[in-house]
Amino acid sequence: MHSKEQISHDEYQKTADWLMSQTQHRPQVAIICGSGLGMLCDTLKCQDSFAYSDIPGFPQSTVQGHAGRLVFGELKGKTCVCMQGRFHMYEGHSLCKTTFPIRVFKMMGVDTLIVTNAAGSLADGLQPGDIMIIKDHVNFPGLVGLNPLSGPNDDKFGLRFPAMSGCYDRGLRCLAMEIAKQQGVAGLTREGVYAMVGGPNFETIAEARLLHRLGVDAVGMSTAPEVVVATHCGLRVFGLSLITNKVATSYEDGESVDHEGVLEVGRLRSLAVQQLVAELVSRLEINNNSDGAV
Ligand SMILES: O=P(O)(O)O[C@@H]1C[C@H](O)[C@@H](CO)O1
Ligand code: HPA
Repeated sequence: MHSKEQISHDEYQKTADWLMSQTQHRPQVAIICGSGLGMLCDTLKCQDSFAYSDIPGFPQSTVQGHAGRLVFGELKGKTCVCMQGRFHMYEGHSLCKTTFPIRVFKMMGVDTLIVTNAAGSLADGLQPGDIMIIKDHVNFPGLVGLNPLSGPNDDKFGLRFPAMSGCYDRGLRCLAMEIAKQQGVAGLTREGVYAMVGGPNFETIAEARLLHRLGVDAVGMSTAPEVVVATHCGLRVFGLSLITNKVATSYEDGESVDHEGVLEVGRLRSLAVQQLVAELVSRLEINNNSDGAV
């Protein structure tokens, strides 16, 4: 089901053209809100917003805590487009569909993608409520061939064999750590490796132990396909995980996780995430050659 569907260049273009005909905003930055982090959109000024169901070609959000709205607006002097709700593989979307908005954003002239997610911690130094700046990822579905870039390559977007070794921009990671210090949240913020699993079930103890042994710091069910597609088409990427729970790695400790708890931590820590993202956006240097031509 997942890798067969292909989306043509024209289909991405039609959606980009439709959006550009409906809003005067020409976004430089795209932000994807993770579970419980939809309020990141609330900080945008002069908003134009669209329900996903009204946007030609857009998939629909089905997950609680993912409102299903695309919001355009100004944030600290930059024009942004914000996804209040993302698409996950476990919802039954093909990976092309889960990443559909990324190429649309590229065509609209976006230069930088900021991805956020909720994730479970496997690292001793990461507690619920902490912010993990994503240094790298392990794309488990991708390792077994579930990759949004599978199928014929669209050379207008990028190379057949794109490098992923620097997909989380080093300069932006350093800047985010500096901002965290200035905002007094350095103690709650550290870099780490995110792993994407398919979901929708949370991990078994044995799976959690495996991930821990492999050097994974936090685990979630999204993000990697978006980052792969963004990197393929030349977007600069910054990612962060809000740690919403500890992943149980012992049969004795009785840790358990549910989606409501994930959303609750999102609500509690939304302000800190919002402030970090807003300051990062304000200090971004945008490459003005990004005219959306692909
Ligand atoms: O969209 P994200 O990755 O933030 O959502 C996480 C993973 C699952 O979709 C959900 C589990 O609570 O939160
Ligand atoms: O523990 C988790 N596992 C997978 N995805 C998640 N999203 C939030 N927490 C988790």
